[in-house]
Amino acid sequence: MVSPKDFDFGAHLFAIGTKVNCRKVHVSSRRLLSLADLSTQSRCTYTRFMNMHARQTGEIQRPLIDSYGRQVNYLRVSVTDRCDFRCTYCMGENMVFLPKSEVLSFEEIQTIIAQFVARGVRKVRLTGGEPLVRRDIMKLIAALSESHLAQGTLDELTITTNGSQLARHAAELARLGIRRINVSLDTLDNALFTEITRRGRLSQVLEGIEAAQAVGIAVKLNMVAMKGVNEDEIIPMMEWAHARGYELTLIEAMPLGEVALDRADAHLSLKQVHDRIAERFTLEHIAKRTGGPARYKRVTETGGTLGFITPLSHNFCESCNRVRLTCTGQLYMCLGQDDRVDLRAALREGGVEALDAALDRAMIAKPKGHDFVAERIQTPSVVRHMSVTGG
Ligand SMILES: Nc1nc2c(ncn2[C@@H]2O[C@H](COP(=O)(O)OP(=O)(O)OP(=O)(O)O)[C@@H](O)[C@H]2O)c(=O)[nH]1
Ligand SMILES: C[S@@+](CC[C@H](N)C(=O)[O-])C[C@H]1O[C@@H](n2cnc3c(N)ncnc32)[C@H](O)[C@@H]1O
Ligand code: SF4
Ligand code: SF4
Repeated sequence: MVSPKDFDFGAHLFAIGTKVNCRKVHVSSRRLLSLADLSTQSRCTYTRFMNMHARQTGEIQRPLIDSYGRQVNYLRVSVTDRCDFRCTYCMGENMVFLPKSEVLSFEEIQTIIAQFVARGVRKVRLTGGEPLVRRDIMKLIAALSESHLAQGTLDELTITTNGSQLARHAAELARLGIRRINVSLDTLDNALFTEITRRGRLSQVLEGIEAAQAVGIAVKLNMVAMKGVNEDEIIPMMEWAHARGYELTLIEAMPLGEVALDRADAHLSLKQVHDRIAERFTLEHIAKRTGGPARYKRVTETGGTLGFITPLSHNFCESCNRVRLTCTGQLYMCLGQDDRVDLRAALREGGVEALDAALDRAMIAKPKGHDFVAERIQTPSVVRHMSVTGG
């Protein structure tokens, strides 16, 4: 298979040109180190040709490669915008949810995921809103497990959940092949938990986490680090998590939605948090990667793993491998940009072939990175919540 990383652009385009009868491509440089070296126009040409060539000849695999040479192999799917919590950094208190008729059916979600898998996606994460509040969600997970995990076409099927419904689903999730899950937990203090989630019950989430661990599912906790809110709980949370065998990942709050964290003064840099933890603990860099954006450290004293997701202070977009499907079938190519491709319309109007072509368009349109700025109050064309894109 052709690797776009050290791609001989001239020779390959010549080969493509012969096969698809298009010789009009002018290539000024024969040897490229990276597609990023090319102009936007040339990168788009490259992506189109790769895809056109593959469609016509079926000779090469058709991985989803964007115009910066990054391969998309991780799909995040928001299965609902609904949630039983209203976390302050994620939603407004009076969030209005979409009518159910707007939301993709299970069949549509399965068709779209199957197409992504056919194009090389190896990891699918179901998210939301709260994925476990969607009616009959276990039926969808069972179907995906059977079609992809059992067939070896996916390496990982997993969920990110607030944990409220986890206790009753944990055993079934384990039976369906879910090996690890991410659970959001920002505090171990009852009152603060209710303040942050506005309507969650901490005990229910803790029960869910324990139930998952009891059936052999590895748990990673996600903690959004918020200045003046839970920053003093970070070290206690780490010690608590590691003592119980859970990983902990700290997330820098992102300026999305109409929430308090849009204020620059609420932003807490994880670089500072890291340095504060390093005053008391030995943090050893480890090469562990999960396919997600976190970078990990081993904490010598606790023996546990601590992840850092730092979209604002450390830009990891260079190696971005993911796209996000909303529950209404919009494919966002970047968490921090508004560009999207309507996969639902493609599928409903033109079937799988149109869906496949829409994925090609999405690869061309995938932006280089986000434009989050900590100091800026977000004023996008649409105020988008994390629950819409699934985080
Ligand atoms: N800026 C940015 N943030 C991301 C991206 N992916 C995940 N995040 C942030 O990381 C948070 C945690 O994501 P998770 O749902 O736990 O998924 P993950 O980090 O990919 O999970 P792992 O598979 O365990 O690595 C998300 O809610 C986002 O806040 C991304 O592509 N860009
Ligand atoms: C949108 S939630 C959806 C899944 C599930 N309801 C949950 O809370 O885990 C996914 C992740 O996004 C994170 N998140 C939501 N809003 C965020 C924000 N403004 N900045 C950073 N992370 C955010 C949450 O903490 C959670 O870990
Ligand atoms: S972060 Fe998750 S649990 Fe909290 S409101 Fe958003 S979707 Fe719901
Ligand atoms: S911000 Fe956008 S480009 Fe950067 S890692 Fe996230 S999804 Fe990818």
